[in-house]
Amino acid sequence: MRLVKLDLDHAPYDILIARDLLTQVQHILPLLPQKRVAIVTNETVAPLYLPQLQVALEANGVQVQAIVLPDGEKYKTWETLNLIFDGLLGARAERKTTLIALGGGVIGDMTGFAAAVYQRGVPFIQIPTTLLAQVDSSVGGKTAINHPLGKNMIGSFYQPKLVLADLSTLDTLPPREFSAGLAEIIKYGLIDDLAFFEWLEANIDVLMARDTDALAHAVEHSCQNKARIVAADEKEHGQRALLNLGHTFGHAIEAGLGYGAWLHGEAVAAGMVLAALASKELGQISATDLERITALIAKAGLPTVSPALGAERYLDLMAQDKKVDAGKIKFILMRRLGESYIGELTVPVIQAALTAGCAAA
Ligand SMILES: NC(=O)c1ccc[n+]([C@@H]2O[C@H](COP(=O)([O-])OP(=O)(O)OC[C@H]3O[C@@H](n4cnc5c(N)ncnc54)[C@H](O)[C@@H]3O)[C@@H](O)[C@H]2O)c1
Ligand SMILES: O=C(O)C(=O)C[C@@H](O)[C@H](O)[C@H](O)COP(=O)(O)O
Ligand SMILES: [Zn+2]
Repeated sequence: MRLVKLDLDHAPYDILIARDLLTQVQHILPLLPQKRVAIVTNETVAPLYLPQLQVALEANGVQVQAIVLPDGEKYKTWETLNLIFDGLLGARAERKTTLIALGGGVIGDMTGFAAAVYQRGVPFIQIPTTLLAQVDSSVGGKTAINHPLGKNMIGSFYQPKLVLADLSTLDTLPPREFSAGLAEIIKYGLIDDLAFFEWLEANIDVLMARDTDALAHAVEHSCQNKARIVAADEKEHGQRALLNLGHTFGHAIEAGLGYGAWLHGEAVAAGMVLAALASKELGQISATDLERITALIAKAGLPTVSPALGAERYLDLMAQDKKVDAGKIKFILMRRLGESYIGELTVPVIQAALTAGCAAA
């Protein structure tokens, strides 16, 4: 088993990574303040993984309530969040009841938000079952729901007590969802880890074949990078915003097309290409660097061309970004391959990147 620690002063926690972790409830039991949990999952994941977890917990005397939500980014809403509260209140869940998020990033983000506000805060545990959730969303405590006007606009920072990343759950993940997870993995290389980017270039084929060792390394290394950045800036006062590479454009794509049309990872992938194009426009990365970034993203089965929403619509959607400060949109840009920074772009540079990076209208 691989162990990554998130060293937050007020709430350190472990990220455990291995195959067949789901039923190893000995990692969960000592963290429960009361032998009672509510597992929040969805209609796709429940038949695959809920019974094993539930049986293992109940065999250890834990009272288990399951809350099964509809599946999809379009359900990451206030209404669905309320279904969690309906379930918890209906079963008289208490302050010491632990919420367990069993699923991808949508379930993790919504369960974390529910845990942050139910009775003003109850413990929660992340059991991520998508690659994207294992390498990114289950770690770091960002929780949220979407608003029609903007992605993840309503939420809180609220840390889990534990992350259990069972690599065997990835066996059932559809290829498109697997690729979506690779987008966030590639992101870590581009933020500040050229060696990891180069490792990904060399290993993308074995990763796509879901080789166990390569996958375990990619998940562990991604979690180490994310844990390092989050530990230094939990509430995103500064450098944590680097984890938003590709997201300023990407969130505009998700909201602009309607949540769920493109997967989050797909939008981030195309958004990273737009960020690279803007960085090249500024003379900071070369045509060869741009080609390497685009080639890796394409080999990971991800889109490199963004949808033609029109520059005005992109600008309008990006004006809602959470990084906007005094009306100015902040972007994560590339100083060179494997080194990113938080900066601003002029409208002509944004337009040039969109012209080069979007499909013809
Ligand atoms: N909090 C954060 O730091 C953070 C980071 C990155 C992304 N996110 C959020 O995460 C969400 C995207 O997460 P995602 O990519 O996991 O999408 P998702 O949660 O929608 O899961 C993708 C699909 O895979 C299914 N699924 C889950 N596990 C499965 C399995 N093991 N086998 C088969 N199917 C399975 C789901 O039911 C869903 O249909 C977005 O809402 C994004 O904003 C949050
Ligand atoms: O953890 C972070 O910080 C991230 O930015 C990770 C992103 O991959 C994730 O999609 C996050 O939800 C985006 O953050 P947001 O604050 O722009 O919603
Ligand atoms: Zn993301």
